[in-house]
Amino acid sequence: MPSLNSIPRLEDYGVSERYGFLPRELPVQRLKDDYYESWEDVISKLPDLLVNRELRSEIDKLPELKVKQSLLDDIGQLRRSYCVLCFLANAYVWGGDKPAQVLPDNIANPLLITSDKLGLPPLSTYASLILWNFKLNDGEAAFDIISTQQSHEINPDVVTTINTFTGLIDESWFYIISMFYEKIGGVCLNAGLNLIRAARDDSKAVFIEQINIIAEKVKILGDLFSRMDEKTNPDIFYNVLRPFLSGWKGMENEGLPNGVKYGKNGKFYKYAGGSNAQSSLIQFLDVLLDVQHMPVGVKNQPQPTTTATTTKSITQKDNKKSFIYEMRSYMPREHRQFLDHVKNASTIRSYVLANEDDPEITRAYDACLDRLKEFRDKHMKLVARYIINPAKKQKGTFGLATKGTGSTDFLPFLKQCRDETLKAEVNRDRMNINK
Ligand code: HEM
Ligand SMILES: N[C@@H](CC(=O)c1ccccc1NC=O)C(=O)O
Repeated sequence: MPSLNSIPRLEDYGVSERYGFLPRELPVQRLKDDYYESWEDVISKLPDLLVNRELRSEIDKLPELKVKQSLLDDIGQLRRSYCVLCFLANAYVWGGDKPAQVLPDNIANPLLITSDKLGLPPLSTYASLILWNFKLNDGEAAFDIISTQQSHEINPDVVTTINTFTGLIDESWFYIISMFYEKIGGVCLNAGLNLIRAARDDSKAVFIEQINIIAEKVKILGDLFSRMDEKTNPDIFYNVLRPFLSGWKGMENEGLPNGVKYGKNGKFYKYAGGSNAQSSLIQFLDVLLDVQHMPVGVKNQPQPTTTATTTKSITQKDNKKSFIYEMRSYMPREHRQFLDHVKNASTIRSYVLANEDDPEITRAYDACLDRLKEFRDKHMKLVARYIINPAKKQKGTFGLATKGTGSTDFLPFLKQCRDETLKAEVNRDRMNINK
């Protein structure tokens, strides 16, 4: 275990500048051991089975397969089996007139084993839907160009998804756009570590150069939201796809009062559904720049304005109760550990505060936070377009209108996330804008 005060090395956590939090080796598209053929058969027919309402009976017929040691020992195969079982689990629960309260043993048991090994919860997550669910059409070279492009230049045709619930381009596109965030953001990982190093070495020029690189990428990420519209129709997203992305936490009024039972004689669990809040990239930026997220309704303490941190213990305790923090347990274990390490290693905010009389440093830091705040503003517009508007048309049905798939009451939550980003700015703080 590396010392948490050292600067983390990307390769220790399975992440890279080239791919960010996407895997360095491309995702496995089909389990190679024929023993698992029946799983792959069902998932290859998933959209049809769901439309014809045959999915549950098909899954009920599956044999109960063992999780072989060979599966646990091969990370690519292990991730693929997790992805397959997650698709089957969400499809089983949400693929009928009423949600199923019990997952059959033949998927519950292997899912519990594989998810545990990966440090992930046993249902569809950002990892199973986005990080480990893509294939490249033209090889890695075409894919690499993306890191150097502006958002309008990016050609998403270089990527396809491996699996979907619906078989619709609207769904693939939704996942592909997200995975581009991860690809573009990869550059931020290296720049972020350089930034930590620059703060420690007190090298102003490198600090400003690296924080500007991050700010520029965050701007590109903000602009990328507008491309969702090209192939993902808001009504299709809301009415056809989104129900499958839901989890089983906060679903008491949707027919899952106790969550979902894993196996005939298993236990009930409540887990939140898939959400981009589970993306390690955006949380990495928050941790790096020291944006503090509180539970909804809890007002942020003013950020410490000196390097002495008497308020830190209070805010850290509250931080850990926030939804954003909770979502870390929905990330692959290595990525969660990486964020912990970055949190311990980063002295970026202290460096900026120690240089509060240097406008070049404070402005560069605040400008980066401005980009992140604008990113969150643009995201909220997308939420209005893809959830609030279609929900208005459907009033009264399904009751999910104001709940995110992650089970948050999302409007106050997202507004608070955005406001907390601004609160980290040092010049605002000094001008008492936040108080
Ligand atoms: C149609 C597309 C999208 C919709 C409807 C949507 C909706 C939501 C909702 C409702 C939440 C609140 C948490 C929850 O309960 O799930 C959320 C959180 C979040 N979403 Fe999205 N989202 C979309 C696309 C994206 C994309 C492409 C990104 C790219 C990074 C993204 C990034 C985030 C982040 C980082 C959070 C956590 C809150 C924050 O850090 O500000 N979302 N999203
Ligand atoms: N939280 C969103 C869903 C969402 O953002 C999401 C869910 C699963 C996988 C990725 C997601 N974000 C994607 O772009 C919603 O409530 O509709």
